[in-house]
Amino acid sequence: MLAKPDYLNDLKNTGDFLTLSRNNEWHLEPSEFTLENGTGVTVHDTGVIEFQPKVTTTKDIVLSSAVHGNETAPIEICDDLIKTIIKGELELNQRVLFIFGNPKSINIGLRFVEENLNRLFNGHHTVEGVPMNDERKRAAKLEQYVTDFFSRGQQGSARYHYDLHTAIRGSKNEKFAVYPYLHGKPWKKSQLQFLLSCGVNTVLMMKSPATTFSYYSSYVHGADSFTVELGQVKPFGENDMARFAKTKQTLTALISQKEVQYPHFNASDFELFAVHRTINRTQEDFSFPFSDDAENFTGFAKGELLATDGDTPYYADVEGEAIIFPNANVALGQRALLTVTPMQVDSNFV
Ligand SMILES: O=C(O)CCC(=O)N[C@@H](CCC(=O)O)C(=O)O
Ligand SMILES: [Zn+2]
Repeated sequence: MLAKPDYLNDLKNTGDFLTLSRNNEWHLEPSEFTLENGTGVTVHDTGVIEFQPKVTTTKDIVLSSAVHGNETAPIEICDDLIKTIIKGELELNQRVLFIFGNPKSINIGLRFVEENLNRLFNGHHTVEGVPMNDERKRAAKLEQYVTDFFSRGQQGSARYHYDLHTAIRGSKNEKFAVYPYLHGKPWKKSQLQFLLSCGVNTVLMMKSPATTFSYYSSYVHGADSFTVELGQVKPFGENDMARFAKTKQTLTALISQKEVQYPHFNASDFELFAVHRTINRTQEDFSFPFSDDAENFTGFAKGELLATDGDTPYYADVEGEAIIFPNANVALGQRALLTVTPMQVDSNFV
């Protein structure tokens, strides 16, 4: 039995786990309690709270936000869901682990404190000769919380992880998801249907391993896992939450219903893209020829300049090569740009 920390009554009354996490940036004493409807609640750490319904469950669901602290809309969605669950207004039928990835970076309103958390998963937090910092320690702990959560699920339960973000730039396709590299396994139409129900009709298929949270859950735990970009970064209070209504409704149904029916798969509902290449920044002197308001999914003509890394120019090598996540300010060695090309549904979808 865990001790009863001072924060417990307040958390039970308000459901405000976000504020509690923000007030305890890197550590929070664990605790547990049970809601009147029988759902067990476990606070594992700051930003990490688990809900275990009394009924038999079939899904183990991780919903993460604030892996980047300034991406506020997903934080607001998860904050609301947590509050409604703790206040007994939403009854769960599935196990859920909510994660606010980096509470300190929420407080400073920045993507990260010292180092981009989403470049530290899948073991990249611990590298010989590289000093640990708070974000590296956090990535290691988050991996452990996810491991423990999935390992305590019912035998045969389906595993899901939706890592919710917003993009720095505007996007021609406002909402889109990144499907982590599956090492040859087929992409799932049922997951695309889930995403569509969230209002996400655009999906990028990665073709190599990554250091991201979603790749980690997919690769290590076999979860259906995605990075989901829900729009453009805005400060708290400036998000038009109506734009996220479908996402919130779909997540609510996922965690509260025994089974959710999505409409039949129709390829023409989607815009799918294959990652064409990744361009890393290797030199201090790295630049793009386009402005900061060039949107994600802007296509370039074959032969047009995409980026310059020191003395190395990168030109579009296929017609319509489109830019995703251009960021010239990333740390040396990190991804400064992804490019994509359209793809069709084929036999590698089940
Ligand atoms: O808009 C941007 O430049 C970045 C938005 C963001 O945080 N995207 C994720 C994508 C992760 C993935 O590739 O699955 C990231 O860069 O970490
Ligand atoms: Zn992000």
